[in-house]
Order: sequence, then C-alpha cells, then structure tokens
Amino acid sequence: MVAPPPAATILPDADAVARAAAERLLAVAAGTGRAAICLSGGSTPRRLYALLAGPEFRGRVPWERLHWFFGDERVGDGPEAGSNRRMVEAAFGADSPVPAGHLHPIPTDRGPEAGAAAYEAELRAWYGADGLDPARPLFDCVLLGLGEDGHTASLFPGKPAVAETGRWVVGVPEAGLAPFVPRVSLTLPALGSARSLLFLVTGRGKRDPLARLAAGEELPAGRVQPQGDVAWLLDQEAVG
Ligand SMILES: O=C(O)[C@H](O)[C@@H](O)[C@H](O)[C@H](O)COP(=O)(O)O
Repeated sequence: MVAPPPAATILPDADAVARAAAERLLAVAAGTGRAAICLSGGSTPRRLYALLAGPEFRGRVPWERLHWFFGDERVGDGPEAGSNRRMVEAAFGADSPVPAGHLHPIPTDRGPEAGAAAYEAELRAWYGADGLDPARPLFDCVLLGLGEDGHTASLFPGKPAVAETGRWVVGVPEAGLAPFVPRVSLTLPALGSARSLLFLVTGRGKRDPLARLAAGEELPAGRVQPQGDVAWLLDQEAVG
C-alpha cells in the first residue's frame, strides 16, 4: 500500500472521488459574487465535470456565478491533440449549463508562447492586478491531477516551466509525453493562488508517483503551494 499524501481522503472508486470533489467544489463556490474555478485536464476529472452538469448536481451549482478556467491545454489541431477544452465541453454536454462567456479556454490558435501570453493577459485582467496577492487568491478552487511521472498541469519534471516564478502562464514546447504536442500551462505561483486546491488521483498507474511523493521526491505535483487548503482525493486503486 502506498502512503497517501497528507490531507488525503481515500475513497472506494473513481465515482466516489468525483462525487466528493463535486461536494467540495460546491462548498468552495458557496457564497455570493463571482467565483473562479481552474479546471484540470486529462481523463480523471471528466467524471466530475459530467457529474456537475448531470441531474444530481446541475441544480445545486451556481452556474451564473462561476467562471471556469484551465490549468493547461494542449496546442494542436485535430482530436489527437487531446484538447482539454474539448474534453470539458463534451463532459458538460451539448446542453451545457455554463453561461456564455463563463468558460475561458486557453488560446490554441497561435502557438504555445503566444497562447500563454494571451491567457496570462486574460488572467491578469480577471484578477485586476499584475501581482498575485497572497491575501487574495486568483482562484477559488484549483483542480489538479497527477501524472505517472509526477507532473501536474503541464509542469513536467526537470523542465523549465516548473521553475518559472515570474510568469503566470508559460508555453511548454517540449511536453514530454503523449500526445507529443506543445502545451500551455499555468505556473506554480498561479496554480498555488487558490483558496482551495483539490487533487483528483485515481487508478493503479498513480501508485508510483504517489510513492515517490511519499518518499519526499520533489515532483512538480508536490510543489504546488496553495495559499488556502489542499486536499487529495484518491481512490483505493491508486493506493492499493
Ligand atoms: O492536460 C493534462 O494532461 C492534465 O492537466 C494533466 O496534468 C493531468 O492532470 C495528468 O496528466 C493526469 O492525467 P489523467 O487524469 O488522464 O491520469
């Protein structure tokens, strides 16, 4: 059995992880005024997004107040690029409850660096300042996954993007794994500017990175320092 990270909740299966994440997201989004959610890509969170838009949660989500941003994106045309935007839009469904203008995709029509610069400008405009204030997080909730190599968002071990501390969004021309397309990723400071950080980790393939994190290895997923609270939602398969 893998020693789970601190602040980990182990749930029976991926559906239970998605349901627990939905409840936590609703709790974070409660209140008044607009709230910013930063979405994770990959396959794990698809269940969560479909659950939120589905009959069980749809009526409980304050869609008019929520704005949905992306932690990273793959830059490339065609289905092989594995667009996170397409994954999210498919999960929210053809009758998506997200109001127009509330989904903020990362531009993928101009290459990773220009896309990163454009998205950083959008985030700064949303935030209303050029510097991140620890007392005023950029996001209400940041959702993240864990790659089998310990990456999160598109911050891959040993790559320059992990060490970036001045910019909020960077291009990642050399994404190290399939689909081998360039990417755009939020940086550690931007991902950490969160009232609440939620890792969703499911499946046997995550036992190795979890064990490496537990052994103290400095992997990108372990370097996100949230200003608020952090929770890891794991399924039993991920810990054995
Ligand atoms: O765009 C991406 O690929 C994600 O942002 C990435 O960081 C993901 O969270 C991990 O690779 C885990 O992916 P799975 O959920 O598919 O295991």
